[in-house]
Amino acid sequence: MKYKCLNPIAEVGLNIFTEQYEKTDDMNQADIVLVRSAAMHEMEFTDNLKAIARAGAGVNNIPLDKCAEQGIVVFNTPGANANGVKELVIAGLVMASRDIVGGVNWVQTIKDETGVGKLVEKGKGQFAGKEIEGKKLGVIGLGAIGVLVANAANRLGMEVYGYDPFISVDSAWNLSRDIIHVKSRDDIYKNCDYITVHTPLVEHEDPNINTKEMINSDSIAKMKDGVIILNFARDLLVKDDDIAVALKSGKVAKYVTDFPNDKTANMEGVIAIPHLGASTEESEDNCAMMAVKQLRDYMENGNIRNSVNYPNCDAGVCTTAGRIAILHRNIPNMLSQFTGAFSALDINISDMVNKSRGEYAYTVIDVEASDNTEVVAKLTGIKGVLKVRVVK
Ligand SMILES: NC(=O)C1=CN([C@@H]2O[C@H](COP(=O)(O)OP(=O)(O)OC[C@H]3O[C@@H](n4cnc5c(N)ncnc54)[C@H](O)[C@@H]3O)[C@@H](O)[C@H]2O)C=CC1
Ligand SMILES: O=C(O)C(=O)COP(=O)(O)O
Repeated sequence: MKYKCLNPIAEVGLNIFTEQYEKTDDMNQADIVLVRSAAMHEMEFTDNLKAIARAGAGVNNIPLDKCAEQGIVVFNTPGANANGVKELVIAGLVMASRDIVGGVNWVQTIKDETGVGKLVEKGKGQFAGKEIEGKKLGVIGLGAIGVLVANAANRLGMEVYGYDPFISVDSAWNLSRDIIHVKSRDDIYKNCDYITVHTPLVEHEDPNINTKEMINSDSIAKMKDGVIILNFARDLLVKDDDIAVALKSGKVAKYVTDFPNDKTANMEGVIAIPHLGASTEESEDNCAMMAVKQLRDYMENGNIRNSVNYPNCDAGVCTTAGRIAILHRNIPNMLSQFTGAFSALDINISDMVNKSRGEYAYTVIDVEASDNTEVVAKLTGIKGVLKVRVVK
C-alpha cells in the first residue's frame, strides 16, 4: 500500500506504518493521503485513492463531498492539536492586552545604543497595558479547543461566557461549571471584553449554523467599545473589510489572528501570527499518530474512526476468510441487493455491519470465501455503489 504526504507529517506517526506501507511522491499511485493545510479542492483523485487523513481538525481544505462521491473516506484527528492552540490563544489574550509585540520590536531599535537598561526604563511607559484577570471572555464554539480555552481562561481569573448550540456531550462534561452558558451570539457580543472564535468554517443559509464572516459590521456594532477579537479558527470567520473599519475607529482595539492574509497582514491593530496554533512538537506528533492509526485500521480492517464524510463503523478484526467493504449511497434496497449478490454465488455471510450518515452509507460483510473476485464485480455494478474494497 502506498501513502503520499501532501505536507510534512511527524516521523513518529509515519513510523507506525508497517513494511506493508511504502511512501510515494506520485499522487496517482497513492492508496492513502496524509495532509495538513494543503489545498486539495482543485485536485483530481484516481480510483486507487481510498482514504485521506487530515492530521489536524479543520477540513475546509478538502473537497468532502467529491471524496464521498468517489468512495474516498476522509478522516481528521479531533482534539489532537487542541492544547497547542489553547496555549497560543492564552498568549494571544495577553499579547493583545499588553503591548508585548510593540515593546519587543522597540528594544530591537535601541539595542545598539549605549545604556539600553536606562533607555528601557525611560521608554517602557508607552507599552503599558491591562491585565486579563477579572475581564469577560466570550468563547464561540465549545469543541476540543473552545472548552480548553474557556477552562484555562477561567482558571486565570477571567469571567467566561460560552456559546455553542451544537455542543457535544463530551464537551459539556469537560466544561468547567464556572463558565456562563449563553444561548445566543448576541449575549457574547454585548457582554464581553474579549471574544474568541473556535468554530469550523461553515457556509450555510441559516445564520445560526453559518459561521462564515460571522464577525462583521453588524455583529461588531453589538460589541463593547474597545473589544478585543481573537481568531485562531479560520480567516473567513471574520470579514476583513469590516474589521479594518472597526480597528480604525477604535471600536475594536485589537484583532489577533492566526490566519493573516493580504488585507489583515497590513492592518494596524492586528496581531498576525503565521498559523502557529498547531505547530508544536506535541500537537504535530499527536495528529500524525492518530491519523496513521486511523488509516491503518481502515486499510487493514475496514474500520472507520473519526471520518468527516462517512459514518463511523467498528467491525473489529476479521476472523473469517474474507471481508468486503462497500461504500454506497444511503438509499433503499441496497442491503438486499448486496446479500443477493453473495447468495447468487453461494457464498455464506458470517457477519455484516451497516452504518449510514446523511447521503452516504457503509457496509462491511464478512464471508467464508477467500476468493471474492466474482462477487466484487457484481457488487461494483449495483446502482448506488461508489466503491468496493476487498479488505481481506
Ligand atoms: N490555529 C490552528 O492551528 C488550528 C485551528 N483550528 C480551527 O479551529 C476549529 C475548531 O477546532 P476544534 O475545537 O478542534 O473542533 P471541534 O469540532 O472539536 O469544535 C468545534 C465546535 O464548534 C461548534 N460549532 C459549530 N458550528 C457552530 C456555530 N454556528 N456556532 C457556535 N458553535 C458552533 C461545534 O458544536 C463544536 O463544538 C477547527 O474547525 C479549525 O478551523 C483547529 C486546530 C488548529
Ligand atoms: O488542525 C487545524 O485545523 C489547523 O488549522 C492546523 O493546521 P496545520 O496542521 O498546522 O497546517
